[in-house]
Amino acid sequence: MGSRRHKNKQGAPPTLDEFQAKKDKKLNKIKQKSKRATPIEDKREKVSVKKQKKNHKEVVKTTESDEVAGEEQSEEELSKETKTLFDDSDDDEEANPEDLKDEFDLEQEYDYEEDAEQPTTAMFSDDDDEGDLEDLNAENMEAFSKQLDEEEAEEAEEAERELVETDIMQPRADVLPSERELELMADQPPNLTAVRTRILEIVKVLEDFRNLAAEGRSRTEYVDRLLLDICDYFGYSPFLAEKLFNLFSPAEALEFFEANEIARPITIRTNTLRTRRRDLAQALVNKGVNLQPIGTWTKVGLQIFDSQVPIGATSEYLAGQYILQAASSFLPVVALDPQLNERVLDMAAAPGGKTTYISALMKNTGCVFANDANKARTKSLIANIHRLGCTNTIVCNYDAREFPKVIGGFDRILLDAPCSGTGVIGKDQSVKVSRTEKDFIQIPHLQKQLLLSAIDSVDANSKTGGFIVYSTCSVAVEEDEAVVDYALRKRPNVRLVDTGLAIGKEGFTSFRGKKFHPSVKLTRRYYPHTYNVDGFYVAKFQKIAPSRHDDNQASAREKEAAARDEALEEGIIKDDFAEFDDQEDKQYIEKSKKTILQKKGLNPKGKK
Ligand SMILES: C[S@@+](CC[C@H](N)C(=O)[O-])C[C@H]1O[C@@H](n2cnc3c(N)ncnc32)[C@H](O)[C@@H]1O
Repeated sequence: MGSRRHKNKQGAPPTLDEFQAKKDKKLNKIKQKSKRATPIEDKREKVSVKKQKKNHKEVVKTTESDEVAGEEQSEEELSKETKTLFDDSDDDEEANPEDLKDEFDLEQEYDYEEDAEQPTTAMFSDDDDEGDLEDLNAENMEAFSKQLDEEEAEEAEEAERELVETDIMQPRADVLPSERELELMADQPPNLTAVRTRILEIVKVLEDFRNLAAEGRSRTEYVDRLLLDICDYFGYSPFLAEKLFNLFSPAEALEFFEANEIARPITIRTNTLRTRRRDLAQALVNKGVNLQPIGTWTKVGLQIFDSQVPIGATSEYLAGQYILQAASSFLPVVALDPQLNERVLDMAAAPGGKTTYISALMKNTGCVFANDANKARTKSLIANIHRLGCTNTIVCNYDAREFPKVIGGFDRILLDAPCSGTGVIGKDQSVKVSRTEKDFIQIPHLQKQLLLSAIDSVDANSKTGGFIVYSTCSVAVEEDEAVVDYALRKRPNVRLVDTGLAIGKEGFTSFRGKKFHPSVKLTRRYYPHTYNVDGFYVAKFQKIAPSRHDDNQASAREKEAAARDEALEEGIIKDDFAEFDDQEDKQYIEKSKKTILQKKGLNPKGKK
């Protein structure tokens, strides 16, 4: 657990010395390789290290993106990078170099001697590594690093090949418990250490079933045991364990379950209506806060490592200079990309993390409607809007399915939908057991209705926009791709467009036999084990023509009829649902009118 915690922290970019030491170590390893035959245990270790590396590749890519960038870039690119790392906006005035002379002065950390004489091309030969090291400089570093990585990969592959060959020749022990063992296990509380070992072993078998499975055992037997062990070890309900397991390969599923055991790092978003990130960072550092930029994909996010002051009660916090916000929460707003002077609707806005970001990106121009169906939650929404100084915002309290009847014609709409929360288990462990099959029917149903309503509320003729962003903090396909695919089928006047997000995995275009529209690939998935952010999903639509169902296009009756047809089609209501009999209704209406007048002491017959 400790090592994973460490992995979840973003490290500072390496100094040249650190970088070189790392490369020296790699080089020595390669040299030693030719001098000794690799014993089998050693190979096992290498193979598992290689596998771990492969599994964590994405984490390394993102959580250490600055490091990798630092390693792989030329000196010139590096200095550019360090200059832009804390750039809060494209049109920021030039920073005074003195302002940056703190621990965020990455230029200082990367500061190394120039050697303009060095050739820029790769200059390595297999037989003279020492000489190569001496000649290491910023220009050839990338090629050198690449060569070493290739050699290391080759070495690990060779070790794996040999290991597989050896395993094939040796009889394999069955990692699944025997019937006798199962009987014994049934009477005792689970031995978690043994369960964990078995989880790792089963995953290994499933990853290379042909070579590692015991004779006569089926894949299903291994999967079933693994799911039981996951429930015992991590505390999931069998239903949810299976649902989440099915999203990944067995090894990646394990990574996901493990990542859910820890909360994501604390992150804050700079409120650019009040300050700049570099000023905020400086102020917080002066108070004993240890922080770093979240990553190159955001110019406003800061990750907090530790702090001597409560982050939710500093004077900067009270002055609205930042908001505590999960990094994944920035993504839908970045995808929405609101423009100055637009009319934007945040359909499910409380407590306002995204609303206030939208407002900041619009520099308090135009108008942001911040709606939430839950009146109690609008209190925190209003409080955040005030604290962060958003003056272009109107708060409303409707069931968002009523839009666009309430108001339509928006340039952009964000639907950060209510969801099952399977992406935020690290934060809310109760999700592991509280979610049932019913949730994955009812919640997607609401999400579909909300999304259609969002589509119908956007102005297809908007000069600057016409976009809808749909997001959830769930990784369940029913709440993500399936909802998006439904909307594409029901509203042919929208299409999916690129989210514009620099990170994220492609949405599924098929899942367990279900095929989705090929463009669903444009949507983006986020997982705690790959990007060290909460599990999240983002899709961006563009409305290319008015909907048949837009309020200004169809009368209320037509709309109701269309909604009814849809509900019938989806099996939400039955065809034999009672029709209204207007004649019969008339009698009751008249009777009720009479009663009301009598109660008021008036004569019903005397009133026309
Ligand atoms: C995921 S949260 C929104 C978080 C918010 N966007 C933020 O960034 O702070 C989902 C919200 O949807 C609201 N909600 C649920 N059903 C709704 C509906 N039918 N119409 C509008 N809002 C709804 C909930 O009250 C909840 O505040």
